[in-house]
Amino acid sequence: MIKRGLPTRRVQSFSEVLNKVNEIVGRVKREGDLALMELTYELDKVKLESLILDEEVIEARSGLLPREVRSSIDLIWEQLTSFHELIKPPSLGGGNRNVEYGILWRPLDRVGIYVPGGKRSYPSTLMMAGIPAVIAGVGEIYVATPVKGDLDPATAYISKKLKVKRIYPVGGAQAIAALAYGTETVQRVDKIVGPGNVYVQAAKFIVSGDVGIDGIEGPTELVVIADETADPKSVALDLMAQGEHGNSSLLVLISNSDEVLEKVSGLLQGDNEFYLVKANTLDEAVEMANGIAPEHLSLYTSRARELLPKVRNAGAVTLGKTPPALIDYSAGPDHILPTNGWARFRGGVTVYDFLKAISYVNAVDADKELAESARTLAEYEGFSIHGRSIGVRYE
Ligand SMILES: NC(=O)c1ccc[n+]([C@@H]2O[C@H](COP(=O)([O-])OP(=O)(O)OC[C@H]3O[C@@H](n4cnc5c(N)ncnc54)[C@H](O)[C@@H]3O)[C@@H](O)[C@H]2O)c1
Ligand SMILES: N[C@H](CO)Cc1c[nH]c[nH+]1
Ligand SMILES: [Zn+2]
Repeated sequence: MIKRGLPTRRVQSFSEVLNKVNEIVGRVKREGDLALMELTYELDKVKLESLILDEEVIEARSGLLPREVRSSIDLIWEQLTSFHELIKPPSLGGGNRNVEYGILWRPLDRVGIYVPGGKRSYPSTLMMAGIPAVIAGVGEIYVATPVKGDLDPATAYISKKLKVKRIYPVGGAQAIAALAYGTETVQRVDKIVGPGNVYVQAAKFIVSGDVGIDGIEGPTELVVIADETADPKSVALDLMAQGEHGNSSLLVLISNSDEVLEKVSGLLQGDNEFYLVKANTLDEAVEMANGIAPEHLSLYTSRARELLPKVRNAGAVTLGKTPPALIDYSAGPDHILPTNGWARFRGGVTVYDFLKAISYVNAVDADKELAESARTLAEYEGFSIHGRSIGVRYE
């Protein structure tokens, strides 16, 4: 369905389902494995025999992966690794006023990766979360994913490459609750990473007081800014591609060319909502996109490089005719990207999501003036013992 003008809201937001998801999370917290079994039956119509996938089954499923898909995964593995290795931060140390200080980047001990699997299978997502986790040096990786029938062979193959500890064949909010609080069978983790539908993201939001989360990565979003140099067929394909994720995808085309808008409008098919918007200039188009803060932004214009510095809010940007779907699979940067406006304050998943910065200080020989300034400010705040604890050492 074509709509004219800017969208005023997301097609579906996690905040609309918080009440329902709260109940699911509470049930898993109270009843553990039993709730997981029952909810998987109620919501997914799957009768689980076990909450852990057997290693022999994973091995056997992995063996079924066609050779060319395995080779593609191996090639993509190297490309994603090269990106996350490039941006992995070094531990840094320095000093001032005889204070030695620095930062140690430490990997998380245990991470849970949610791999969506409601409508489609997402082995690519397992790589997008797992590779930066491995590069960061995460101790243990656990995976939760809804499994209808048998495990996807590509998911099995990638899990083996990542040395995943366990795969739990559970999806939805119940999987997130289990990873957050643990059950008799499911290991509680330090952080949950991964995209999913609004139920999955609502659950991540609810448990985020008790476990780390990577943000909100819900239904896919794409804004394309196209000028008269853009190929209407490619633009239509880019929009329909992200529509493949489901009817909740947010799909917007902004153009300064009436001709591009009309041609793309004539090519769009399927039952997604497509928003078509006229901008007077490309700069105005970028401002509109900044207001939306989309997950994916495509600058399909001959001025892409010039416009890039004006982009303030977007999860990932593709330049010129680069297809956004290349980020989804093999370009290098992650496809786990913020949605629902969260691109205003965070970017996509990177190796940083699996690291924490621990700062350290060695001030045994600190400059007296510096110590004195701390003592003065502590006393000003009324924290006299803080002041004395400093003063007694540097007199
Ligand atoms: N932003 C990103 O980085 C990114 C990346 C990949 C995919 N995605 C998005 O992930 C989503 C995947 O969604 P999906 O549904 O295919 O798989 P999913 O695994 O996210 O969700 C499936 C689970 O949802 C639960 N569920 C379904 N209907 C429910 C209901 N009415 N009440 C309670 N629970 C319910 C079920 O338990 C099911 O197991 C898509 O919207 C896609 O756009 C986003
Ligand atoms: N477009 C999704 C991120 O929004 C990622 C994805 C995975 N597979 C296909 N696409
Ligand atoms: Zn996609």
